[in-house]
Amino acid sequence: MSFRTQPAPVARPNRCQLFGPGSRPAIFEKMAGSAADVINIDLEDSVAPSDKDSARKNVIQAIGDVDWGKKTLSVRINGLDTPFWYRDVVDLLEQASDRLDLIMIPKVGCAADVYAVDALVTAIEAAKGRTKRLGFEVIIESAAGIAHVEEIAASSPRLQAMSLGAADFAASMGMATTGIGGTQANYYMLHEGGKYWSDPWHWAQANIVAACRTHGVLPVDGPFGDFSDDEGFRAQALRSATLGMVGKWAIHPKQVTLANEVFTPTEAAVTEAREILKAMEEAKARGEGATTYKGKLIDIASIKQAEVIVRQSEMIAE
Ligand SMILES: CC(=O)SCCNC(=O)CCNC(=O)[C@H](O)C(C)(C)COP(=O)(O)OP(=O)(O)OC[C@H]1O[C@@H](n2cnc3c(N)ncnc32)[C@H](O)[C@@H]1OP(=O)(O)O
Ligand SMILES: O=CC(=O)O
Ligand SMILES: [Mg+2]
Repeated sequence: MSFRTQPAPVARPNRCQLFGPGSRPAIFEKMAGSAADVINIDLEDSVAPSDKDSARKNVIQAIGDVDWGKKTLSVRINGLDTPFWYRDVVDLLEQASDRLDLIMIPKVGCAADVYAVDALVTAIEAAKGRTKRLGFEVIIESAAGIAHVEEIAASSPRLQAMSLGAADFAASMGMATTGIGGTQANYYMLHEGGKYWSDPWHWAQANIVAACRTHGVLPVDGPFGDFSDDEGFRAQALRSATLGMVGKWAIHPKQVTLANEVFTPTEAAVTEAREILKAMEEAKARGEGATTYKGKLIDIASIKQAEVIVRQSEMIAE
């Protein structure tokens, strides 16, 4: 480990973030009643420009009126390249109840984007005497965002989570697809006449995970557009979990169960992790740093791997 130790991210479950348009207040209670850990009410791309003002009002009212239980409650504001974002921030901070936990900043391209929002939020919190400090989450969904991902991850102590937004990311990168996440038909390798599909999102995800883990931010996989394709969602989510992401967005309620399943460690995985920890305790008592478990090498690094799984399961059980 470097002399600079890796900071821990905020300790809260983030297996599924359920999105819904702020212009559709009829679904707010349904979102609150879902099994998602995080609720994201959207003021950005799922809300038409003509509905921005009314959606903002709906959201401000719902933050105080709806019983959101123990969920993390987040509102996605509009991007900094629009005329809407400052009003989103000002009205949310001046008018919404302090039940609001986070705002999500979309299309972040550099650390200064987060700095600008932080400055505005900090001023309003002080002016209004808001004692609950608002947290941030950001979406990496542009070429600039992925190019500056590490400085963005380090940009503010308010930052709790960072998502990959596959739709805008693909558009910004000029990718030849209209799909939102998942397998892309033309992204394959040929070997002896057979096609082997590769994962075009992998490198961006891995960069996000590395930046997040360096700076104590939760890495999250964004939307999977085809909500009729459960197996496709599951496959994408399993890849994300394997890479170190902690959760995934749901853009339809049927995706919540799928995300929760993938990002909740199975009983078998938790049992195995505990057994590895026990085997390493026994090895330590014998003065050994390495031993075998089920015929495979385990050593001090295995303790850290096993602890990740045990910690995840304990956090979810709380
Ligand atoms: C690329 C990005 O930026 S993604 C993030 C932004 N996008 C979004 O927020 C979009 C979120 N999703 C939605 O708006 C909707 O789910 C849609 C438009 C995709 C589909 O909506 P519908 O056509 O109403 O879906 P459907 O008919 O299958 O809904 C089934 C039930 O779930 C409810 N429902 C639909 N979407 C949601 C949601 N996001 N949250 C909670 N409940 C929902 C419906 O009200 C309906 O309830 P009912 O059975 O009581 O009548
Ligand atoms: O905002 C999300 C995206 O995929 O774009
Ligand atoms: Mg987007």
